[in-house]
Amino acid sequence: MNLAQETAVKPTQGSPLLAQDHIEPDTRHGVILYVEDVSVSFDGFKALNDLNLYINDGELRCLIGANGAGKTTLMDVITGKTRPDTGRVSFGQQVDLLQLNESEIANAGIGRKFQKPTVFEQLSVFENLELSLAGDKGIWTSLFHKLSGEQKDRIAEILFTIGLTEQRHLLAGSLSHGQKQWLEIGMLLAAEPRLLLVDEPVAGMTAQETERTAELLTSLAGKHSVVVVEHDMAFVRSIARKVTVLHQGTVLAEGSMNEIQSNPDVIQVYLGEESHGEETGKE
Ligand SMILES: Nc1ncnc2c1ncn2[C@@H]1O[C@H](COP(=O)(O)OP(=O)(O)OP(=O)(O)O)[C@@H](O)[C@H]1O
Repeated sequence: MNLAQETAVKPTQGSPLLAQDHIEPDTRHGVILYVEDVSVSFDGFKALNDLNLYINDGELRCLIGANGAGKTTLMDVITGKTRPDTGRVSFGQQVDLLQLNESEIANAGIGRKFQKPTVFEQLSVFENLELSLAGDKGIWTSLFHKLSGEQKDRIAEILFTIGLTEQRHLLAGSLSHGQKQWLEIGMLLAAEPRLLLVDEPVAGMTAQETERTAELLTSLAGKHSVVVVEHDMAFVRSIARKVTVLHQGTVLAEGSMNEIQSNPDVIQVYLGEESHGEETGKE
């Protein structure tokens, strides 16, 4: 049975949802994202197969699964890049994400961080955040209009959160890989997303950067809901309260890291491949 109500709100045609619309997802049942009975086929191959996933408001969830399990396809469905053949995807109880396009979904409060950092290398850390605050207004408007005190405070707050206050005047291009990843997370935070989807945040990071990223993501939970797709099992163990294991496009298991690691199905199809190591062997 679907947990979400059947009264999903669909935007009326001709009145697209804009950034300033500030959709407030209805999370009275404690759930911010409902993915129900979702299937996606590519040329007859089911990348997602009747998948059900519920993300609680404010939780930090890790999503793991072997290559091809469907993790990226699931993120693509949530963010509107891929339309499912069947199923329901809802932001809170009422916002039907399948009725929105990618930018409307972003504006509704769902931010996505891809694996590779995409910061503006020729601009300073501060300017990158300034641009993100401006949203759709464009680069020239945002760089030449005077920031309000409130906006400056917001940037200072984000710089503190991502640990780049001292680097705020450095060119983004001169940052380390880890610092660029944090800056991009900060750029997403500027839009004040309720739900953040983060794809392999620690790939290519040093041990110290990985540790700092764990602190950053755990500090974001509560105010934001965070879904992290990650192959690094040591990292997952360090941040996860609840882990969802995908296999062949469906949820194989869900629970604490300890529960997942002792689940025979998981051991067989995923962790078992290298149950003696920390890494999953992602190429
Ligand atoms: N556009 C597409 N056309 C055809 N097949 C696709 C397409 N996108 C994904 N697939 C297939 O769907 C399955 C799920 O892919 P997906 O990228 O979602 O897995 P994943 O769990 O993200 O894997 P990885 O960890 O390697 O990124 C794979 O078998 C993949 O080859």
